[in-house]
Amino acid sequence: MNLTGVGRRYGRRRPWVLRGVSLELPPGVLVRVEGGNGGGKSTLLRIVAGIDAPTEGRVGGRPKRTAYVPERFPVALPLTALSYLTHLGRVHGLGRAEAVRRATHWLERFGAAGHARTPMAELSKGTSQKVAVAQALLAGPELLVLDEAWTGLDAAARRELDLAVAERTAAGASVVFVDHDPARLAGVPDAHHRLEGTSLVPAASSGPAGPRVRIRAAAAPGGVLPPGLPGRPGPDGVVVLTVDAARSDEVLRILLGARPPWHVRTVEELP
Ligand SMILES: Nc1ncnc2c1ncn2[C@@H]1O[C@H](COP(=O)(O)OP(=O)(O)OP(=O)(O)O)[C@@H](O)[C@H]1O
Repeated sequence: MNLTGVGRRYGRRRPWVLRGVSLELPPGVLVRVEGGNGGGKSTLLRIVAGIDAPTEGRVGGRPKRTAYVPERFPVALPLTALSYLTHLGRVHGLGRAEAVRRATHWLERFGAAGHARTPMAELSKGTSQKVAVAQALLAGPELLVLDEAWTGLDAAARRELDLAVAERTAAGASVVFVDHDPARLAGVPDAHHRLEGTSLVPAASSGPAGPRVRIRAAAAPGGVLPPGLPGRPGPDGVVVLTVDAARSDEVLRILLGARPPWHVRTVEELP
């Protein structure tokens, strides 16, 4: 999807928050957006997610399955965590049994299965954030927009969200995120942008390039390379992937978790 010449102001006499913002979000790409406090990051993410419309400019090609984790998640809902997630799954077009299965799966992955039957209004801030993230991942979105989604999660859930992001991009989804921690997913994003004034400009990626890892893997018969991985198998079915070391565990899990799984032949840290 793409934004072209997007501007947003909250009222005709109010100042522009965004102006002339253009952004490309190709499939399988992870994009980080940075900016100062009140710089318009949430405004931009709401427009990308389709929760808000631009005052001027165009948004094109937004995929049908779009999911958004807002900075502040509404918790005062008269539903349990599981019934809320199941309801959302139904809204996304899933059958009831499948919606329950996926809701349970994501609650388990984020370590919140024990709260499946807790009313949303009684959830702790951290557990409510796990539900916020679960609702976004539930339907396998083709566009995932994360506004400070890691905030409030415990360390295990933060790792699980890192992995879920890698899985989504590997499945061909576009993922856009804002996070106050400059180390979040360090080395993983394909693009960094920074809001300066009302403009979106390319940002230098955080810090110098880190170590790289070369992974050689061979396809099982009938195996295809999961989408989003940076390589193409040769005629012998072997693929060589050079990735940031910070991303190598995720790439290995994606290769080993593919159906059929890939055979990892060598993993080598590059000088
Ligand atoms: N619904 C709204 N109505 C009026 N003004 C708004 C609205 N949402 C945001 N703003 C204003 O737009 C500007 C940008 O806000 P926004 O929340 O997008 O920035 P941000 O970079 O996400 O901020 P933070 O770092 O504090 O999360 C701010 O001046 C804010 O007050």
